[in-house]
Amino acid sequence: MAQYARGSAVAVIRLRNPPVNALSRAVLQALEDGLKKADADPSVKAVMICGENGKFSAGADIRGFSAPKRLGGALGPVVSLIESSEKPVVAAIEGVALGGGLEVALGCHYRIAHVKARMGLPEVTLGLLPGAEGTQRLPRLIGVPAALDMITTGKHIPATEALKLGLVDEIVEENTIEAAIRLANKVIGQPLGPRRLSLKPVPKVPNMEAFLDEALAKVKRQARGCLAPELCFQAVRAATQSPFADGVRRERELFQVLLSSGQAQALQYAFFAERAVRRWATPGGASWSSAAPQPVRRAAVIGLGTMGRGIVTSLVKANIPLVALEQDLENLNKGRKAVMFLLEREAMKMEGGAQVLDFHNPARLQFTVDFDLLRDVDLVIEAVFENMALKKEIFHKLSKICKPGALLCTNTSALNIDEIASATNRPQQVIGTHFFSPAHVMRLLEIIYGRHTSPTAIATAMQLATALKKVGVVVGNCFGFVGNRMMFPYVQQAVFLLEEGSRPDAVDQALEDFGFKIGPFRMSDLAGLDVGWRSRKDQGLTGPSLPAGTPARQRRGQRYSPLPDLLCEHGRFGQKTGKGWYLYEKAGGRTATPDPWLLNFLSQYRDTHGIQTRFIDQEEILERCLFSLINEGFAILAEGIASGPEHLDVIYINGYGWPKHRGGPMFYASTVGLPRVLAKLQKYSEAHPDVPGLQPSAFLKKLAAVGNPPLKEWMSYLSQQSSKL
Ligand SMILES: CCCCCCCCCCCCC[C@H](O)CC(=O)SCCNC(=O)CCNC(=O)[C@H](O)C(C)(C)COP(=O)(O)OP(=O)(O)OC[C@H]1O[C@@H](n2cnc3c(N)ncnc32)[C@H](O)[C@@H]1OP(=O)(O)O
Repeated sequence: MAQYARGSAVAVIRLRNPPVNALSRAVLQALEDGLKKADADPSVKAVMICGENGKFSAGADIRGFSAPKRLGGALGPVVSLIESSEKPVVAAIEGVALGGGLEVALGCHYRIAHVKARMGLPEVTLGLLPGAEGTQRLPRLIGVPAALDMITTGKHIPATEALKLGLVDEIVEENTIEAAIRLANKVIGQPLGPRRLSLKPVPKVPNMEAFLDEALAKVKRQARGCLAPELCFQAVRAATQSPFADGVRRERELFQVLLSSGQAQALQYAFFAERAVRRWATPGGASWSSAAPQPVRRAAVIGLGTMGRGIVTSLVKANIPLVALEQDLENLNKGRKAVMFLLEREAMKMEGGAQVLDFHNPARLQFTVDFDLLRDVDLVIEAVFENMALKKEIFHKLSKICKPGALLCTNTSALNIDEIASATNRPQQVIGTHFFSPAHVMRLLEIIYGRHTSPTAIATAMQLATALKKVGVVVGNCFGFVGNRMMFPYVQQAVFLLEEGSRPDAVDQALEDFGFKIGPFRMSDLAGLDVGWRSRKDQGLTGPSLPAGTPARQRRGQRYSPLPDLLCEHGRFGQKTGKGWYLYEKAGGRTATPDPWLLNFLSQYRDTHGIQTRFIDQEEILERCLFSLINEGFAILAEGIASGPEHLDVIYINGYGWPKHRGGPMFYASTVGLPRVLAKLQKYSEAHPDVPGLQPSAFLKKLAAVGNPPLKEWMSYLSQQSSKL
């Protein structure tokens, strides 16, 4: 709703729709009614629009876009109505003015913002464009370059920047509403023509066409298959080429194209999925609604390798004082130097820099080799390398040294949390926190509860994720948890495809064309092939513990490809050695080129094992890699390792480079249609009966059999049939 009130000469219209004053049909109707009332009342000389509870508005109600009766074109005409008012209208922007919220403010004749307010047109991040005339008004107000930047990236800008750009007329540190009413009183009677943005010309840029061509090339480069940025660009370009009314018509056409695109649906699903996973629950009944987190006043990180360095940097950026511990002085000094380098770089990106982060202050960041300094910390994150014996030794030590309430976190990508917890006297306080590399950049934090982990421990880890500005996703304990467990069959298929006749660059290209930031072989070269090799040796799949006489391409009765092991035996660990699945310009180089040696090696390998080389098309590459990953996702859901498909999708978007405009693997499966995914898996599984990852999961079969229900209903079928799985 919007509340109308009349003070002296200034009528106040307050947008009201908690929690963010989203513009629903009801809000828009009330806004329109308020404007008409103010217009009709001769004692009203000016109007002020603000939002309830210190927030102007987060824009159109996103849920309305999928409702049968959409928000439609209702917002644009209301913005025009504001602008055409004969009485001055002032927007008082507090909190946020985003999307349609900012478009309402652009219709106003004056804008005044609180210094802490943020503004933006983030529609592009939802697969849309500003559809209430924002693409036409913003360039007229702040110029084409700044408007294009805001509209095609969707970034939120602080009030101080908005003032510099001319987006707002004034910023205030105190009461924005009072300041806006003062301004409204002051401008009564002044001519409104110059304040109506639709009447202004778009400011000229020298050589506009060349500028736009360059901007378009940049937008295309960054969009990676996502439609909205380019259509946002086209709408702004229309503002430079046509009168306002024609530009608005073009904006509406383009908005309609995006609204009905699958990408907008996927991106809006991703928006709500990210929020849904905050409401975590475990099969044991613990949940976000009843568990309270413990405060974390001081933390510790053990191990200053690649992961530890990123985690320390993340904690410092979150303003959490901490102790960073290494096993000896040599590693400590190496780690300290690397952390300082990262922190200096991060500080340069921030306003206030090193002073704000204060990382030279030992009270905030202390480096040590002395375990005793961990006595008082509230939370420890162990980030040593993936070795169960080592981790257990550390956790045993921690349970003796740390204070009773301290939370003990292990940064592991696959190891059993219960086994690690068994080395302590407080398994209820042990939890997995799987960071992704580089840990100070990647948004995902997979939070793994063990059999004994307490609800408080989960709530505290989730709170930590928020403090670190990460997306925490709570999952159960199994080998590889959710992310890596789904990744195993995907990578396995990629390698099998090489055995059968494909090439690393063909597989990578297919998956990068699908939208992945990086294909599996380039990724494996980047991460280092030796990491997986060590793990496979630990699992007895290769190396000296492999029983003599084991068939080369079979393990435990299943198909196995020794190709990655053979590459490691040839010293090909990826980028770090200058060769892996690709050839690099030097050890540590980053430019991958197909390697004739490898192609020859693959051909000899196929001859040795009597494999007939065949051409494998893009469709087969995509289906075998993606559907096997999705199939594992269904198995994970059936086992209760994750409480919904949204969890898997949020993990894949934020940790594994899954293209967000495809909504995550499970959402993607729902768009392909579960019967089709099932049929393809059945086909491939018949062709490769020794690959369990291709055998359709019982849950997928069930969902296909009951008629392919929408994703939000999937979990309800699980409770009805879990006993039969
Ligand atoms: C028939 C068709 C004809 C076509 C004709 C063409 C003309 C069509 C004209 C259409 C008009 C278009 C108008 C406009 O251009 C489009 C838009 O405005 S799209 C929306 C743009 N806004 C955003 O993207 C902002 C999204 N929100 C946020 O970024 C954040 O929520 C926040 C505002 C920064 C606040 O962040 P937090 O404090 O962290 O809080 P949460 O994120 O947890 O949010 C709290 C709660 O609110 C829900 N929510 C937030 N924003 C919206 C929203 N815009 N609509 C609905 N709900 C919203 C959020 O989901 C949380 O709830 P929960 O999910 O936890 O229940």
